[in-house]
Amino acid sequence: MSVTVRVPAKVNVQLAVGGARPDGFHDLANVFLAVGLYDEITVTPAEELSVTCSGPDAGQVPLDRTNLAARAALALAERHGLDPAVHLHITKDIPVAGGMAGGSADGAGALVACDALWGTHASREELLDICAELGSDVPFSLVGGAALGTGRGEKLTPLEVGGTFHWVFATADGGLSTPAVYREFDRLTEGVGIPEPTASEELLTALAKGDVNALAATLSNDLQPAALSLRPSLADTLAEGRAAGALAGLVSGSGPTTAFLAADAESARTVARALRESGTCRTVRVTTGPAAGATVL
Ligand SMILES: C[C@](O)(CO)[C@H](O)COP(=O)(O)OP(=O)(O)OC[C@H]1O[C@@H](n2ccc(N)nc2=O)[C@H](O)[C@@H]1O
Ligand SMILES: Nc1ncnc2c1ncn2[C@@H]1O[C@H](COP(=O)(O)OP(=O)(O)OP(=O)(O)O)[C@@H](O)[C@H]1O
Repeated sequence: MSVTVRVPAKVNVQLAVGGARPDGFHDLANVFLAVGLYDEITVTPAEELSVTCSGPDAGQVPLDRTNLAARAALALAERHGLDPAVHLHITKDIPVAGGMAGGSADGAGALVACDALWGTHASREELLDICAELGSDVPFSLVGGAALGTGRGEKLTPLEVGGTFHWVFATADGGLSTPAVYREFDRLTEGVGIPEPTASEELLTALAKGDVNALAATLSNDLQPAALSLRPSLADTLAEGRAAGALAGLVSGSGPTTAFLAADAESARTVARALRESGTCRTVRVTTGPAAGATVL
């Protein structure tokens, strides 16, 4: 018997970052939108805990106990006094170290899959607690849709979305380390007063109305200057996507994936073609959001 769970990637439509906290994290106003690129996690009873991964980026995924899927299985087993003897297989389609919460998706997916396999019937609250222990983005991977994340991003308030948005994602060669991007944010903002991070009312209204033009006008990412500082070539990708008719382009989370919001499906295809031909990125994906959170298949 095995259980497979499908989990979406995310883009941050707003990422407002506050000053560094004493614990090293940053307070955020993080408006997450789940998008239709998915990893699948299959859990099967086995002699001992093991992880395998398939997909184009599989070689970059750790297969030891640092893998977020393995850490999720261990955390649930420990809380319920169970033996975490399972095989976890990750079918990876979300870019690795791309700022789209791929590892977080695998953590949330493994948790839901193990809960179903073991019949632990953990409450939603317990699952969200374990997710928050695993990482700041992991609770959102579980819930999907759209949500405002406060604290370090783990305290979620679901958001209404009044339509479907068309997105183009351009991946870059090599990843960016999330801690390194936050450190660069600290360096670039040293000596500058950083306001309390707050969600933009205009952006929340645009999401609720499904108004793509208003959303494009309000997209923002405070980590973008840091990601561009560490990877200046991303500016070329952003320029190409905008020139091809994207309503807006920004770095996704900590990068280096860039995200482009298009007026409709046809415009998204045009932007994708131009990005592919530009030679400024590695791969190009077209998809929509919002997408459902972790789902047992
Ligand atoms: C950039 C985002 O993807 C936007 O959604 C997230 O803020 C990152 O979330 P994540 O990858 O789940 O991050 P975690 O695994 O919790 O933390 C990794 C590292 O990122 C930095 N970090 C993360 C979240 C946060 N609010 N402040 C931080 O400074 C810290 O250096 C931390 O040690
Ligand atoms: N299941 C996993 N899949 C991918 N990376 C993992 C996984 N578990 C642990 N990692 C480690 O986490 C690092 C970041 O990978 P991930 O794909 O989660 O980045 P990301 O999408 O930039 O994350 P985020 O958007 O949450 O900051 C990888 O370089 C890898 O070492």
